Amino acid sequence: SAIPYHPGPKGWPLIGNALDVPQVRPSETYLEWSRIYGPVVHLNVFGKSMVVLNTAKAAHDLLDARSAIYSDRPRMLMSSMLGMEWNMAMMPYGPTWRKQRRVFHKYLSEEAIKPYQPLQTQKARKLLALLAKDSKNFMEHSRLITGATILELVYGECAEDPDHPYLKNAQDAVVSSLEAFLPGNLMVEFLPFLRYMPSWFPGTEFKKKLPKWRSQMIALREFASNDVNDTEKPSLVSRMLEEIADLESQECAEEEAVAQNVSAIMHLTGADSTWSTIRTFFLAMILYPDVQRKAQQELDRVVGAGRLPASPDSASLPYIHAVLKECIRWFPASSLGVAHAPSEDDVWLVRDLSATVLIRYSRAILHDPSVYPQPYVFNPDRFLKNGKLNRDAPDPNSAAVGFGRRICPGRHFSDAMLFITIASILHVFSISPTLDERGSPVYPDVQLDSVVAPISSYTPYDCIIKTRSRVAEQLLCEC
Ligand code: HEM
Repeated sequence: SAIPYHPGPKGWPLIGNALDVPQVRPSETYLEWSRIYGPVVHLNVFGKSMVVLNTAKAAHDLLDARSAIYSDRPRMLMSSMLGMEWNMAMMPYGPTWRKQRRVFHKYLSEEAIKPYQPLQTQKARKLLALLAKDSKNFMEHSRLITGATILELVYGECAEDPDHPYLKNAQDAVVSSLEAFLPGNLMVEFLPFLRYMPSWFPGTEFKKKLPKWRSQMIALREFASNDVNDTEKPSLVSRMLEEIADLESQECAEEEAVAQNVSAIMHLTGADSTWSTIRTFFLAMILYPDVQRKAQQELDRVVGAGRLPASPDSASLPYIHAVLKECIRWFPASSLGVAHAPSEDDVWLVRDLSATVLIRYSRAILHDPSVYPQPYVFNPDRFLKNGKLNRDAPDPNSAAVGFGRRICPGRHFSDAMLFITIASILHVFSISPTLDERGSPVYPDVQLDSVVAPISSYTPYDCIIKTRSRVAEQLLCEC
């Protein structure tokens, strides 16, 4: 191209930056590049252009302000190889995507999720009961609860057991799709001929995993189709089906397929993304006891000792909201997100962005010291002013859940779930580090940059979870 690209690491002839694209701990490398090359870093992998957007301004200028151009997704071979063309999150921008997106909006908009709050509260209380019985497995319990909530909402299916086949399959499918769709992860996306090479050939490791990945994705949709026929249970699927029941047969069949696809995507995307933020919450409470104390003081003042928090308390608990915002900012669940692509050639800041894969790197955006001073410190006060949520403070949600027309459509649901879960746990329990044999606290050694997948993952750690008081113990009878 006669128009230059944005700056980036110098590559090699033919392969470009293929050897530079990080396979392990991508966050570390992307952060280093953002320091050297600035807000927009260009990479060339076997002749294909990728840019990494490292500031809120760059992401906003392209993905929000020019969303008419940058709302497409890069075409990924994995979509067809896994039979996942029905997956809205990876779908090209166009009428099929728009149809699914409308259904998402109808059932998960800020207004639409209000009737689901009793279910979310009930599940948050179920989590309290599980923590009271067996606090050691707090990670597993919180994963079960986030999965069970979305499962019950979408299919009306009640899961009590972490080995419930619907839950297990969705969890496995999330892990697989993160590996399959992580931007820059699989060489076959840059060198399509690799799919025809024998499995000993370098770069074909994905082939061994394909059969397992494919069967997980098929099962995900089959569960949905089984339930699509079962309109007895109150659920989003049954509501969707009721609403199309009067359509002519062809249109009805089309809408039924949309309901099947949308419900499977809700099931796939809705659980572990939310769970990831709950894990961050536990970590922050272990490391920042003052924050925990302040949050509990607010709960004692507003909710009082005699009952558990409920959704209507939300407006009176600004500190709890600030804790949630800080969890989202401090350790973003989806560091690299889902790549965007331009649907037409474009030049931005006199640099060519035609046919370029765009990755918005939320970790750099949310740890930008010019926007969030002392970014590695967990400090909910950065979102407050005079004891209220500061509407002028930069909202981490904008970077954490995406930009423009592809912004996460499940964000209102997960925000409400996270709010009631965090408030309920803090109201009843105190969370502290475990103690070694000499009685000294053992702080988890969790590196904030050990992000290996779009959903942040980190090594398991322990903590002590105890009821705060006798009164709090009695509240558990309500769970
Ligand atoms: C804390 C929880 C969550 C986080 C951090 C999160 C994050 C994200 C991010 C970063 C994207 C990519 C946005 C972009 O391309 O710019 C996304 C897309 C998406 N999310 Fe979420 N999400 C969460 C919860 C949920 C829930 C609860 C659901 C569904 C019930 C959901 C469904 C989706 C779907 C379907 C897309 C694709 C949208 C499209 O391509 O048009 N997410 N999410």
